[in-house]
Amino acid sequence: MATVRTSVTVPLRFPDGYGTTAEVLTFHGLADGREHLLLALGPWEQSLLGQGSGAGGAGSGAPLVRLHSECMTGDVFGSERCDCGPQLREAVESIAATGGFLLYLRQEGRGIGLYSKLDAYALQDRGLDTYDANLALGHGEDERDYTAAAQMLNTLGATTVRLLSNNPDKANQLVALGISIQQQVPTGVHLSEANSRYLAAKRDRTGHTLELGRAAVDHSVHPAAGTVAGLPDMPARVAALVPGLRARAEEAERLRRLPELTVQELQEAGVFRILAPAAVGGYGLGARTYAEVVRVLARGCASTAWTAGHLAEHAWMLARWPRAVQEEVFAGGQVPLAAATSAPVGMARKVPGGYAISGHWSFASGVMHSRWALLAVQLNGARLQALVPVADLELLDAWHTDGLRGTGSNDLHADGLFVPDHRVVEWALLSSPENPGSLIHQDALIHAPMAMLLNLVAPAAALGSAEYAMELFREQLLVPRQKNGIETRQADSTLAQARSARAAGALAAAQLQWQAALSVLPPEGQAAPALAEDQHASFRLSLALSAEASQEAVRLAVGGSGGSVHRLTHPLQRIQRDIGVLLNHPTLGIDAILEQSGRGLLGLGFSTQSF
Ligand SMILES: Nc1nc2c(ncn2[C@@H]2O[C@H](COP(=O)(O)OP(=O)(O)OP(=O)(O)O)[C@@H](O)[C@H]2O)c(=O)[nH]1
Ligand SMILES: [Zn+2]
Repeated sequence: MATVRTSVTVPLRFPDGYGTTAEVLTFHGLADGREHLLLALGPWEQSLLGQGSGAGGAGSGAPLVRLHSECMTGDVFGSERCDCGPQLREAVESIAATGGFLLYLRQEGRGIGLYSKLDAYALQDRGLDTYDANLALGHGEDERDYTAAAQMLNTLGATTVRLLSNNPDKANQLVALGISIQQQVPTGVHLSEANSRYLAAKRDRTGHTLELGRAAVDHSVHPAAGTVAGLPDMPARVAALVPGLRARAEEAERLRRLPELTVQELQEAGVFRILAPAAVGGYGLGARTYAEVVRVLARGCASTAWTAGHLAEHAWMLARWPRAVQEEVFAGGQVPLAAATSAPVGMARKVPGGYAISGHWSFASGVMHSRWALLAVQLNGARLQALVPVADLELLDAWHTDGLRGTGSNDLHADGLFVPDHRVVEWALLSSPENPGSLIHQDALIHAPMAMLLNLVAPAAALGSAEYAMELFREQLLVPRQKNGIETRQADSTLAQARSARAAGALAAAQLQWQAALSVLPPEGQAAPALAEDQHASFRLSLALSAEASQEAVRLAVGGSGGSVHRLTHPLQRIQRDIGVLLNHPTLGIDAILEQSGRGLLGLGFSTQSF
């Protein structure tokens, strides 16, 4: 039972000149211990007598009551992101006119607090609505509890009220707390350009009684937002980068890393954001789009496709980590660039406050552009993943290869490097559908099996490379040449025609196997349950056969193109080298895939855990 603590008279004057006088009451014994206020306004004592009469009957009925939740930005600073300021102003005048109470409830941000509300605004700027933003922060959509409000009303003897609100939850909670609602009086609609999405979300998500015009229904989404309406067409975006990637492919080989301009263009096109959840500034796109993006990039430069594919995937992986790491790496709307390697697995030792890790890791693709490294380490037989700033590691110039040279997949070395506890996570937890990030994010893909995306990168890059090779081959065949004063084309030779038909057939086979593999994946935006064994077997098999057919198409193209394509400046020889490295990646290791896929399709079960 709450009791009145103080009651003071406060004259009110609003900036527009309207004024009235309030009895401001404070209380002892409020359930949540917060400093809630009750402003008794107008002929409030008289209104208490109207509790027995019907709303439309004699007198003005029961006290008009507004439960106003604190909103510092709206109430104090006049923020236009919400309708709180105008609602407060309107409520005071309406209540003062008929008598009743304004309860000023210290439930900033629907109960999540001021800082969290501002965090939620930041997420809304990236496309989430007001409710999803709360959820993404690990809060409820609306955490308000009106027990203290009911206590205050009871203390004043206002057990029947006319409730000034559009929010059905306020009415429901009050009724459950024993307050009768004689009438629910809607507040005015204070629509502005800045709050239209907010009001539409209140109407659509929590059943607020709001009559909004078309302007509010027509959600205009921030251009970079990852909501369905605002999803960028990523394959089209990266297709625009292809000519530039072709022009710089040789430079990438020479540098043995991606040219800065390429990294910048990938950043600007949002490529690293495609998989990351919307709440951390990603686009939350699915595996199919991701696979297509890698394929299209490879039509320009296989090293770029490979690097971008992995870096985008690692950003998604970081969104599976616990909140502390996410706050660190995604701070300020950045999408982190992180190289990841598990070959070979390093060692970890527990030390106070963290771990000491040692190891020598190879194949850290994209490390030349990364701020972070995700490293596999072992502790008492358990596999862990450690997140380490690249600057803390020794970077060894080891990527001297005949293909995919631009990926700069160099080695990393650490000797007893301290990694704080929060930057180490168990691999089993990270790869589980119930990974820590899955409790934070709504995106369907967050639950996806860890290896699903990884398995797509090499075959996607191989297919895009083969498509580029076929383009080059066709041009080569059709270009007119002068021979002994006669104009001829290679395409006019029947042998060249036959070869080009075989190459086209190989490419078509690669594309069909690719489509077969993708057809196993869930549609965009839907959860990806772990695949049944036979489905997984055919997924891996189709990807591997697609890549083999891509390589065959490239082989046929190179074989029919003459000696000039072996100049280091010619893209075809590079494609041949790149695809050779791709086909040797463990995700395309054909012998193991054939064995395991055979087992899976025969119902014998996989004989390796990691297939
Ligand atoms: N978390 C969060 N809180 C918000 C946001 N916008 C406004 N708020 C808070 O929401 C509360 C305002 O809600 P109310 O004015 O009570 O509105 P309501 O619940 O929609 O109900 P009625 O106005 O009574 O129809 C205040 O605490 C604001 O700080 C937002 O985007 N996120
Ligand atoms: Zn507000």
